[in-house]
Amino acid sequence: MSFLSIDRLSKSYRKNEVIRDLSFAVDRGEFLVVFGPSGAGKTVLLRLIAGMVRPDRGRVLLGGSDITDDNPEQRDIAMAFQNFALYPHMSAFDNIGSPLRAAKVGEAERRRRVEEAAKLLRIDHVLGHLPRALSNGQKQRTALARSLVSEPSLLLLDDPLRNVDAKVRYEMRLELPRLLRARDTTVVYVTQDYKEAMALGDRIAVLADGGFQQIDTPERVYNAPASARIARLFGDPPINLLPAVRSGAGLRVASSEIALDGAAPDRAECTMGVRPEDVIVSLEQASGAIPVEIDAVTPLNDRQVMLLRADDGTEIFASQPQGTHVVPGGLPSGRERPRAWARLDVSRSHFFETASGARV
Ligand SMILES: Nc1ncnc2c1ncn2[C@@H]1O[C@H](COP(=O)(O)OP(=O)(O)OP(=O)(O)O)[C@@H](O)[C@H]1O
Repeated sequence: MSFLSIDRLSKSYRKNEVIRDLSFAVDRGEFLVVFGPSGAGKTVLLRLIAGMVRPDRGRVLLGGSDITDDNPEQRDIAMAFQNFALYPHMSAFDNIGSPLRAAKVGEAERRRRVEEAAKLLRIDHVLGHLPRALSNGQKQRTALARSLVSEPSLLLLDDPLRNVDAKVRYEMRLELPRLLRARDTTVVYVTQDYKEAMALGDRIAVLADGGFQQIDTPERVYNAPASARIARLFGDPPINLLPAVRSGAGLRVASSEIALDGAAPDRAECTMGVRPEDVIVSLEQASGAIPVEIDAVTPLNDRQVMLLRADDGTEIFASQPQGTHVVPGGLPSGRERPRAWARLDVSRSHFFETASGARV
């Protein structure tokens, strides 16, 4: 049964309709990630759920009760903000423990919970420091720890790892879900980072244009994006979106003929989406491959990312795993660009309507 239900919620600021007729439900213990570009309304949505902002229309239900008209403090919800909001005169320890103090939790239990959260978030060595002596990443983790200790039934987290360095962020991505699952906490987690969304979410809700464009498992959002726009938000380098025209039994893409093995879109024109890892580059000519020049090569972890340019100017990104690098030492110096052939893996491609971008 759903624990948090949002029913036809709308919120405008002047003429700017930030959230439009939005409905969704989150199960108890579920980790829902709200992902979307900057300005999409992610923070406004969390504030609506927390009760810090009142909706123009619609309802918020928690555990079956309508809490739309409840004040924030009446709701069993904790929220960690992007901009930390710590008490400046209190140590990190007291900041983290403040909700427990307010709830009259005894000192020994308070210390236990604060230390547990601080250890998990790797700030146990700075518990005695005032906020001004903490780095931004430590402030952010202090605010996160404060939201964790009160063990609310619903936790709203607004991009809590934004200022955290890469190593700690990586560790948090692994450990946060484990911790929260152990407590059966229901989480709505906002991020602009698609990798974080994929690592943390049981489901990802993609917010854009006032509404959710897709709510699905990370695997489905990546492998079956509902639109070209969503496909482009997930992946680095981003998916190639190539205009395609039906030509006989195949497709014409970047002025070349590509054979279709069954996965044919039933329209004369569409946009073909091919992820860089599904572009196979070879220095040998191959039938059905697009002749290209290799314009740029850059390493990305153990992969090699290439920017290819077809004869008609179409740019295509390719990403090859280690061991299959086409130009192992990078590009030769000088203006000469190596000729190569790019084969698009049609069986793994996505097709979208040209005008609307909707998946076909
Ligand atoms: N109090 C307010 N008054 C007027 N406009 C507001 C207010 N709060 C938010 N907005 C507008 O609502 C829109 C969405 O803002 P919001 O902060 O929710 O975006 P976001 O998706 O969280 O972005 P980011 O990822 O950059 O934090 C923006 O256009 C913003 O200017």
